[in-house]
Amino acid sequence: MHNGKARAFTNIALIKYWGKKDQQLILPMNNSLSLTLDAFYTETSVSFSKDYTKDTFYLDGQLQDEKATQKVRHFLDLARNQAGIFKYATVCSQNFVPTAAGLASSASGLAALAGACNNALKLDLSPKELSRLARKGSGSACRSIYGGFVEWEKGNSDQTSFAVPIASNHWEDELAMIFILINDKTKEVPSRNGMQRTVDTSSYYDSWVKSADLDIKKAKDAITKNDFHALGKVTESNCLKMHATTLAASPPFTYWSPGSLKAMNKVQAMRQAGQNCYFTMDAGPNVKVLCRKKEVEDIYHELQKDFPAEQLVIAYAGKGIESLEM
Ligand SMILES: O=C(O)C[C@@](O)(CF)CCOP(=O)(O)OP(=O)(O)O
Repeated sequence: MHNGKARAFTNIALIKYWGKKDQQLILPMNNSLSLTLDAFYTETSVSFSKDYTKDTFYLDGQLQDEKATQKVRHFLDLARNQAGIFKYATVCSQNFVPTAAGLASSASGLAALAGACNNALKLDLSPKELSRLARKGSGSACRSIYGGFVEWEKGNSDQTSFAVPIASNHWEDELAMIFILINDKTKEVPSRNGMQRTVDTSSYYDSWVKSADLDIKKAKDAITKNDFHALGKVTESNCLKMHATTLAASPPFTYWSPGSLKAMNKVQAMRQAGQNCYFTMDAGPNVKVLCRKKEVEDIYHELQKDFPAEQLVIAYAGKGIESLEM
């Protein structure tokens, strides 16, 4: 029996990963840049044993069906190949999110699984190699290996595509992110499907890739200068451009719901009224508000005029992956 356990925190992209150059290896079209947070994380344990007759996956104590186990099984195959073993495994993941609002991102889940397999199979991977392995489970997971600001270098092969921490002199500790949980969306297009449809059909896609490469430079420059407004501006602009690509896909789709628009308009109105806040969104209706830690209370209270407290979650910069005792 090989056992291992790890904890990994979710990360929110400020410059988005949105489209693969290689679907099998999960190589992205452009670099992305994220902030690892402290409020949401996944703890995953894995046991490989010759006595198991198939891979099983429990999420928050619930046995998952075939479909929900797909990404996990694919990842276990990668780990088994890397270790040269052929034993089935039992995976138990626990998502720690302040609310069950479907916030559990695949990023923290697959990163924690990568860490657990690294420990269980004694792969002894460096952070860079662990990031590469996590990437093949889910692209954004490769960024959760590190805390703080992280850049996923797109590279051009399995060997050259991995995340690296961005030197920031701990400026991330002065920032905060308030999640506005919007649950009025019916079935969403999963990020994997959404980005593939966009790559394949969106007439805006090529200009997205070009502008994302420029945005990465702007974001890294803002981090170097600790320039909050420059970081906020490029974050909000990059998010809007990413979501614009989905409207030009065929068939078109959007992750925005009425609640999302209400939240985005609120943040822009707050900024016009002099509050320092910017938003970003991912493959879902939730809106994330980037602000400074010293102003988070004021911004939280202003948001409370339009959104109930149970829909608001404050997060701060988080740490990289941690190994845990079984
Ligand atoms: O996180 C970001 O950069 C932006 C997104 O969250 C969406 F807005 C993409 C996440 O994609 P992911 O779930 O990693 O896809 P996979 O590689 O197909 O598993």
